[in-house]
Amino acid sequence: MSVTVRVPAKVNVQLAVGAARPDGFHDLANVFLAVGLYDEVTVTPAEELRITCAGPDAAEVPLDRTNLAARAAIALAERRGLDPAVHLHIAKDIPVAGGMAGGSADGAGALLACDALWGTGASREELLEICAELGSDVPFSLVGGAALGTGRGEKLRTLEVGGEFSWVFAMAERGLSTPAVFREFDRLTQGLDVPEPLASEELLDALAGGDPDALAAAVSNDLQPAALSLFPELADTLAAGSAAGALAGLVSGSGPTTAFLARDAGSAAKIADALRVSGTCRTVRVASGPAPGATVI
Ligand SMILES: C[C@](O)(CO)[C@H](O)COP(=O)(O)OP(=O)(O)OC[C@H]1O[C@@H](n2ccc(N)nc2=O)[C@H](O)[C@@H]1O
Ligand SMILES: Nc1ncnc2c1ncn2[C@@H]1O[C@H](COP(=O)(O)OP(=O)(O)OP(=O)(O)O)[C@@H](O)[C@H]1O
Repeated sequence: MSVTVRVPAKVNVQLAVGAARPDGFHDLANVFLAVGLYDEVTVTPAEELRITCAGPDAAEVPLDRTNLAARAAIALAERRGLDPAVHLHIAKDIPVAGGMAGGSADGAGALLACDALWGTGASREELLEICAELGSDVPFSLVGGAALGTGRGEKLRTLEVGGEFSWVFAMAERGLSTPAVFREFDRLTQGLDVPEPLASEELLDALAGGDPDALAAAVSNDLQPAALSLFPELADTLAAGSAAGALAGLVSGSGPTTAFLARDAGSAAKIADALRVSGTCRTVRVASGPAPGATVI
């Protein structure tokens, strides 16, 4: 017997970042939108905990207990006094270290899959609590749709979305480390007065109205200067997407994936073709959001 859970990637349509807190994390106003690029996590009883991974970026995924899927299984087993003896298989389609919450998706997926396999019957609240222990983005991977994350991004408020938004994602030649990007943000803002992060009302209205032009005018990412500082070539990808007719282009989360908002699916396909021939990125994917959160399939 085995259980498979499908989990979406995310794009941050707004990422407002406050000053570093005493614990090293940053308070955020993080507006997440789940998009239709998915990892699938399958959990099967086994002699002992082991992980396998398949997909284009599989070689970059750790297969030891640092993998967020393994950490999720261990966290739930510990709470129930169970032995986490399972085989976790990750069918990986979300780019690794791309700022699209791929590892977080696997953590949320493994947690939901183990809960179903073991019949632990954890409440939504308990699952969200374990997710928050695993990482700032993990609770959103569980819930999907669209949400405003505050605190370090783990406190979620579900948001209304009035339509489907078409996106093009350009994956870069190499990854960026999330802590390194936050450290660069600290360096770039040293000595400056960093305002308290607040969600933009225009952006929330644009999401609720399903209006791509209004959303394009309101998207923002405070980590973008830090990502560009560590990875200057991303400016060429942003320029190529903009020249191809994207309504807006921005770095996704901590990067280095760049995200382009298109007017509709037809326009997204054209922007994707232009980015593919631009020579400014490794691969290009098209996806729309909102997408549902972690789901047993
Ligand atoms: C950049 C985003 O992806 C935007 O959604 C997230 O803020 C990062 O979420 P994540 O990958 O789940 O991050 P975590 O595993 O919780 O933290 C990794 C590291 O990122 C930095 N970090 C993360 C979240 C946050 N609010 N402030 C931070 O400073 C910290 O250095 C932390 O050690
Ligand atoms: N299941 C996993 N899949 C991918 N990477 C993982 C996983 N578990 C742990 N990692 C580690 O986490 C690092 C970040 O990978 P991930 O794909 O989650 O980045 P990300 O998408 O940029 O994350 P975020 O958007 O949440 O900041 C990887 O380099 C890898 O070492």
